[in-house]
Amino acid sequence: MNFTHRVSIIGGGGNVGAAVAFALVVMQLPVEILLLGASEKSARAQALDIRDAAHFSTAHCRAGTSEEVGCSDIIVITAGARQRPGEPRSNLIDRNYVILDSIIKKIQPIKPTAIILMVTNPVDVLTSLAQKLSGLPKSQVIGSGTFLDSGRLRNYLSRKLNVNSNSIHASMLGEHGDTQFVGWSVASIAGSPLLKHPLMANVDLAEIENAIAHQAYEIIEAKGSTYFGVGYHVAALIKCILTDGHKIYPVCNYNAKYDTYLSVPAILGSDGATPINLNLSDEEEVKLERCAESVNHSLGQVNEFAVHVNEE
Ligand SMILES: NC(=O)C1=CN([C@@H]2O[C@H](COP(=O)(O)OP(=O)(O)OC[C@H]3O[C@@H](n4cnc5c(N)ncnc54)[C@H](O)[C@@H]3O)[C@@H](O)[C@H]2O)C=CC1
Ligand SMILES: CC(=O)C(=O)O
Repeated sequence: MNFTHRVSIIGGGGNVGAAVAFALVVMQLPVEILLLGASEKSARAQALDIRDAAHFSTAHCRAGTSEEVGCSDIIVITAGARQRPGEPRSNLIDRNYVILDSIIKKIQPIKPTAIILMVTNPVDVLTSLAQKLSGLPKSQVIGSGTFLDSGRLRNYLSRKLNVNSNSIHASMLGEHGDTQFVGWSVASIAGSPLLKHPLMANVDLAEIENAIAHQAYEIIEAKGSTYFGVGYHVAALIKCILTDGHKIYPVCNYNAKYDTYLSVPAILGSDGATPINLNLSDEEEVKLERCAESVNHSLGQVNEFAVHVNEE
C-alpha cells in the first residue's frame, strides 16, 4: 500500500507511544505509523498488537528503523522515564535529557521539513532542547504542552455548564507543569466571556485551576501512569498537522517575548506552529512570566548537567 504520510513514534514500545498509535488507527488517517523503542522487541510487540486492530483502519502500523524514523513527516517523541506517584514532571529532566540527546543523534539525518512533536516530560523544557539538538527551525519543533490539560479543563466546564466541550473556548496556559494556569480573561462561550456565564458566578476559580493542574497526579497515584488522554490529544495534533488544519491549539511553541518555549495557543499546520497574539490580563501575564522562569530555570540546570556529563 502507498501511504500519503509517515508518522514515527520514538518510545512506541511504551504506554504513551502505543496510545498515540492506537488513536491514529481509530481516527482513520491514511498514514504509515512506525514505532521505535529502546529495544526492537517492545516496539515490534506493540506494533503487532496495534496491527491486529488496524485492519479496520486506513492506517498501518509496524516497527521502524532509526533511518526510517529520521525521514518521517512527523517524529513524535514519547521515549523516557515517567513520574512516580507524587513526583513533579520537572524531576525527570536529567534522565530524559540524556535519552533525548541519544535519540536525536541516532535518527540523523532528519528530513528538513519534518515536524518534531515532543511528548516526554517535562515537555516544555524538552521541546526547547529538541529544537536545539535537532537544529530544525523553531516553528517545526513543538510539544503537546497544555493541550491535554486544556482538554481536562473543557471537560470539567462541560459538565458544570452542560454544554459540549467543543463549544467552550478555554485553555490551560504556560507550561505542562505545576505553574500552569487558566487563561480566564480570554475564555469564552457562545461569543461571550466565560466568566459572565450565570453558572460561573460563584465558582472558586483557584480551586478549578488547582484541580486541573493536579489531575495527572491523581491518575498516577491510582494507576501508575496516564496514556489514553494524551494519546488522543497527540493524535489530534498529528491530524491537524497532516491536514494543514490551521486550528488554534494550546501547544508548546517558541515564544519570542520570553525567548523560550511556552504552552500558549498557536495556529497549527503542515509547516508547524505559528504564534498568535494573546490578550491576557496583567495578572495572567505575570503568571506566564513565572512559567517562562520555570522553563528557563530547568534549561539552566540541563546546561550545567550536560557540561558535567561531557567532562566525565
Ligand atoms: N506531555 C504529556 O501530556 C504527557 C507526557 N507523558 C510522558 O511520556 C513519557 C512516556 O511515558 P510512558 O509511555 O507512560 O512510559 P513507559 O515507561 O510506558 O514508556 C517509555 C518508553 O520509552 C522507551 N525508551 C527509553 N529510552 C529510549 C530510547 N533511547 N529510544 C527509544 N525508546 C526509549 C522505554 O523503553 C519505554 O518503552 C514520560 O516522560 C511521561 O511523563 C505522559 C503522559 C502525558
Ligand atoms: C503525565 C502527564 O504529564 C499528564 O498526564 O498530564
